Amino acid sequence: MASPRGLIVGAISHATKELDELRSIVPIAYIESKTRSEFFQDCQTKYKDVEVVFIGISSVYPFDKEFINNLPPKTKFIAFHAAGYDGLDIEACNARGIRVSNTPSAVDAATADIACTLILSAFRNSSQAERNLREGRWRHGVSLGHDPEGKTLGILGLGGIGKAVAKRMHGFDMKIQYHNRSRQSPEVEDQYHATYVDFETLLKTSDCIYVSVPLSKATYHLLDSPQFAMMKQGVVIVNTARGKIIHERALVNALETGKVSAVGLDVFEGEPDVIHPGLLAHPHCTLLPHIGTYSQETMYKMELLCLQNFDAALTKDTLVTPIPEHKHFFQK
Ligand SMILES: O=CC(=O)O
Repeated sequence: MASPRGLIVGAISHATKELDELRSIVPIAYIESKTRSEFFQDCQTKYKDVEVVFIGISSVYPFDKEFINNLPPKTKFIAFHAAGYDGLDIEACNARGIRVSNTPSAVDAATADIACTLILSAFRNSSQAERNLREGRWRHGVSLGHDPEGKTLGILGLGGIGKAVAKRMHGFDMKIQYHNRSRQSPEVEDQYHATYVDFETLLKTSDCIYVSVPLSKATYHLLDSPQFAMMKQGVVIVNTARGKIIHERALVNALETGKVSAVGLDVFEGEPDVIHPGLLAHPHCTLLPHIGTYSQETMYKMELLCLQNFDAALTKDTLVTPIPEHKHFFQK
């Protein structure tokens, strides 16, 4: 094979036909390096002509400054296989002039489905009830749940996923309110039956708070003890975004005092290795191992979008879905 111009760090296992098509036009290599240090060496030798790198789940993790600085010298683009790119050092990319794409809209429906699963499970105690049944105790000791119908769902972050959750939970007769840094247009608010409120009002008046903001310096520990103190007694907390947006110890305290009555979490501060024992022990926690996008169809959609970015980068020197910080590079 000619010297590769594209490199897959991770695996493409769903959009394989599309990858083969692209590989028939442009030489693209799969990472073969066994260790991170071997990868760094390979970047200067067999991958030295690589311009575009696909990054998915890989053992050469973390994608920090050291990783970015060791990418092949000609690297101009990264196609990142996730919507949230807090795991990639964007400052280091900026310093090297590398432009990045992510997979925003592809994840919306699947992540919203998991969010709604968690909202319903948290309200109705279905996780506790299932554990009971498996342990041979039928309904004995399972607390009565609550109906979501008529309750207020406060969505923190009405982006693609937040909107998909609003649409679904409106169908369950929940009242939808939201807070965003910038307010959505009246048309969007009408379409999603969503009322805009300020952050404090959302905390004080929601029966369920659903977290759907990206992790950044501004959103790290956005929900901590002072915010829990403002919430309604018995509030339900659901998070499918990133664990570090919620101060987990403060959440466990709030659960233990009854301020928070139930939680539904797909993400954790110390994932995948450390799940707070207070969450594991509490009967009213529905806990999932970060499966928001973990479906056949959505994995395919995400890989396809990565390959579309890959193609655009290699053949047109542009990206289809650049991250918000890099959009201005591609606006004519
Ligand atoms: O967490 C999943 C993603 O960011 O795509």
